[in-house]
Amino acid sequence: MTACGNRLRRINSICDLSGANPGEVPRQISSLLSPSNRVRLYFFSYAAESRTCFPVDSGWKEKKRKGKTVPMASSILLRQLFYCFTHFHHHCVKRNVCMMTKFDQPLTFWSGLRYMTIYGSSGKLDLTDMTSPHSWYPNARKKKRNVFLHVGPTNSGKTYTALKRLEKSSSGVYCGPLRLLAWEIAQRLNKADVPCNLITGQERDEIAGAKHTSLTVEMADVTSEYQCAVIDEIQMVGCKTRGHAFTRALLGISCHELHVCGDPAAVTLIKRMLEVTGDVITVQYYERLSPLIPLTYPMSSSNIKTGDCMVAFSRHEIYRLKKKIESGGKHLCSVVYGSLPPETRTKQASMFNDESSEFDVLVASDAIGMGLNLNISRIIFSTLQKFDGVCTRELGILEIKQIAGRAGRYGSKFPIGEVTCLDAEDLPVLHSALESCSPDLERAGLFPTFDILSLYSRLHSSNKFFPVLEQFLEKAKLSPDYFIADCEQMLKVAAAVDDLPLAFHDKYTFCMSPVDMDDDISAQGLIQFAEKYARKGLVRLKEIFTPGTLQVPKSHGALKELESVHKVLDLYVWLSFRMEESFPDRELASSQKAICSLLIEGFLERLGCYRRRKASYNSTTLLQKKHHPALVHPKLFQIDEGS
Ligand SMILES: Nc1ncnc2c1ncn2[C@@H]1O[C@H](COP(=O)(O)OP(=O)(O)OP(=O)(O)O)[C@@H](O)[C@H]1O
Repeated sequence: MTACGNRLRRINSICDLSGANPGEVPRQISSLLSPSNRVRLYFFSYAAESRTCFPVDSGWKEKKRKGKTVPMASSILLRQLFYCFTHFHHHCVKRNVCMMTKFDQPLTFWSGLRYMTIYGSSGKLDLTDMTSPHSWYPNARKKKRNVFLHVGPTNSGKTYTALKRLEKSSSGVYCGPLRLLAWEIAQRLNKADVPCNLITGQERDEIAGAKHTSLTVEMADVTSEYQCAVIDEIQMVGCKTRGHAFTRALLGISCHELHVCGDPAAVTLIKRMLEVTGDVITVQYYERLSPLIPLTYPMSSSNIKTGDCMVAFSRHEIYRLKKKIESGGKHLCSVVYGSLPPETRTKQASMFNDESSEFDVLVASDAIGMGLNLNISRIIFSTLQKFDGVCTRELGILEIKQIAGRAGRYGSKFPIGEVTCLDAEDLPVLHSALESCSPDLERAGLFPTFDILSLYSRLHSSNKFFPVLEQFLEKAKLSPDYFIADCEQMLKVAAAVDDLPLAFHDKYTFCMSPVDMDDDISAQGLIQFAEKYARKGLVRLKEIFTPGTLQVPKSHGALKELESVHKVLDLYVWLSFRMEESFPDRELASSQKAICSLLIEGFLERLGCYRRRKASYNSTTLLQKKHHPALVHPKLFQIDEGS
């Protein structure tokens, strides 16, 4: 340990954590910590190769040598060596303990240990105190960030301006709410000769030499440094389920320039959230680039014309409207809704945008509100009510504006947008929503990190995720600017996996996975993955999906099943990025996912075409010959042995 040399003499003892499982680490050190036994913990990583050690808090430099990543200490890092954890009061400390681990140890568990250090210094540990989330991100707090809030209606050029800054920066990150947006931005930067990686829960596309990354907001890295960062659609900070990921990115990304784009409704809240950070905030307001005209008359499905988009909020309603419009014999409809695979949504959107395609009308859910480039002339709301999983409710002003704003895209074939409803009775509500300012967001989402929950579970001697999370949520203390994320889905997963012999960390991973537990097939898939993993530590895809074939669905029921199968495969891929060795069949799952998307597209194509012309299925016909429907319970579906 040459790098810290003599200074380590101050250390009373060293605890080597290099072989420890991250989930086990807190237990290893918890014996050191009690109000009377006040220790100061130093956190170091060592690189055996160069016999060098680094303070974990200050990070390290990496250098590529002969294709290998070699850690390098800089003099700055060495100077910082004993300045980590400055929140310690010297007079409190009785013993200095050095916590060592390997250079490549995941960083995630270190932050959890900080809570232990607070415990050591104050004699009190209240993990449920979440009143200062800005302090969870020491890297970002070391900086005085220049935060630019780009706010205005949809289609006002906010993202365009922020992306121009990102393109010009020496390093940067784009955080978006959807995979489709992350793909689009990565593509755009790469086309502009700015090498850009793509990272989402289910994809890692690393480009040689890239200093830029486009990602979905949940994947934001709060340990790296960037010159510039962009967070898009920031009004989602108020989303019940995903708001906490936006909060984390907003408070946690360490950068010189942070560009935040979204609706003006978020401005006051964001200013309050950032008040305590010392960041410098500049607000830039934007006007819509092209007009949006609310029509004074309703539309019927017989008056539909090319470029129209009919909006509905259930799958059933979307297909009913599609059928009705197509039965007039004048139009074919593309469809876009949330549970379609993202690839299929993109394909449907491109067919609609493509003037040479016969699919000239779109029937869509609010999934069009963000992320897809659509050439829409008129938005027609079939209803202004939506079932949100619990009850049917009126759409909010922000939701109406976001969806309506998709009509008339700047620079597109329809630069002037119009918006109306099917039902004349809905028109006053529509007009009033479009004329009103969106009400200010009051609170942002927040969710405890794994480290907090893990320590909480240890302090309560429980390995069960459900009671730990439930108790934590009950006791959590928040400032008035925050709310705790809706954990219903997580609790459902927890209830399903809690009795399995799994480490707390594994249960957490399954609970954080993007599974829809209200969908039977998806829930079944998750349970099977968790059971196999608990039993053998290895989950082969072929064990779960018996060899066989897939085929183009022949009914709406079969289509829904195939959408669910796609979700299960997507879940496998997601898990494979977090438990690589235990879920080794990522490639197979990805190729099966691609087949699912093609088969779904085949169904949609056939559904539209059969009235108009003899369908030409191209690639789908081929797939149809190779794959047959074979959804078997409890096996979810069958895959071709040779695939
Ligand atoms: N200055 C500009 N020059 C050329 N095209 C522009 C310019 N500003 C915006 N655009 C284009 O206008 C469209 C809308 O811009 P942008 O996506 O930035 O809007 P936005 O305000 O972020 O809207 P949304 O919330 O709907 O994403 C995009 O297609 C964008 O490329």
